[in-house]
Amino acid sequence: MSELRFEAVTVRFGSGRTANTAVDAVDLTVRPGTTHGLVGESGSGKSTVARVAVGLTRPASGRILLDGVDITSKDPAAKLARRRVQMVFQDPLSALDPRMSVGSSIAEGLLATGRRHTAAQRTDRVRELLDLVHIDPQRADDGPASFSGGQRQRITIARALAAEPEVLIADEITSALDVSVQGVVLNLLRELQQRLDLTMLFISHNLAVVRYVSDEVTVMRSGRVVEHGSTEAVLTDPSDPYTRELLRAVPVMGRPLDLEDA
Ligand SMILES: Nc1ncnc2c1ncn2[C@@H]1O[C@H](COP(=O)(O)OP(=O)(O)OP(=O)(O)O)[C@@H](O)[C@H]1O
Repeated sequence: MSELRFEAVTVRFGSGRTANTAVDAVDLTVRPGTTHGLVGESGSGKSTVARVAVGLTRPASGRILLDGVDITSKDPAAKLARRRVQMVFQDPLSALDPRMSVGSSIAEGLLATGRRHTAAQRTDRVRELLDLVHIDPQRADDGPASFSGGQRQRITIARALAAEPEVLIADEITSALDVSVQGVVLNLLRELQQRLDLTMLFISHNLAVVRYVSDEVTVMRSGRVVEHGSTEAVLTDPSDPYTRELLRAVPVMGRPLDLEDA
């Protein structure tokens, strides 16, 4: 199991007068085999934290360590280590190429393992991955349009898992889904984490959802960490006024969310 650690990570967009510090000296540790929830209002810097971890954005300063290897460095070892961190995005429809079968999309994820696969090995692995996310492997040749939103999100999870990640970053992955299928995706994540010993950074503005999946929670505001602790401590007895404000805005947080049967 792997640890993902952000050390004083700062990300800026633009320069001069228009410069915007989206992430400001953020420290955050996702402990091995746990789920760490990242919450905060829109624009607080959550997605930027995710994007910098997978190399989609470069930090102005700071380090991101995967088991001690700085994955933001330009070193070849860092590039290899970065493949072990995979991300799933909010909108499964735009994440999947409509012209490709879902099997081919998942097979693309295999490239990140750096290993060569024969056509037969690829087919077998794609079937295995579809099965892992509870999609009928016989449907590997179907296009994304023939699946429901929840199924499509499970397919993007399968594609991320094809890369054999140690760390999975989920950025608002249930936000575009009907409430009725959000629970299915969240339960799948919990199941996969245990089966595959994954370390997870789970980003959501939905505090009820975060509470359901996370062991620890970090709260961000205007690019900074304002609070961190165990999920129960942060979401039932927050010490920061901003966290209290966030909780007030989401009344459902008074009660634990029951998604077991969703
Ligand atoms: N590519 C970019 N270019 C310029 N500014 C950006 C870029 N990406 C993000 N920002 C800015 O960085 C700040 C943090 O944005 P970010 O998307 O990380 O926040 P967020 O908490 O994930 O918000 P949301 O919940 O709405 O996705 C915002 O001020 C945003 O406008």
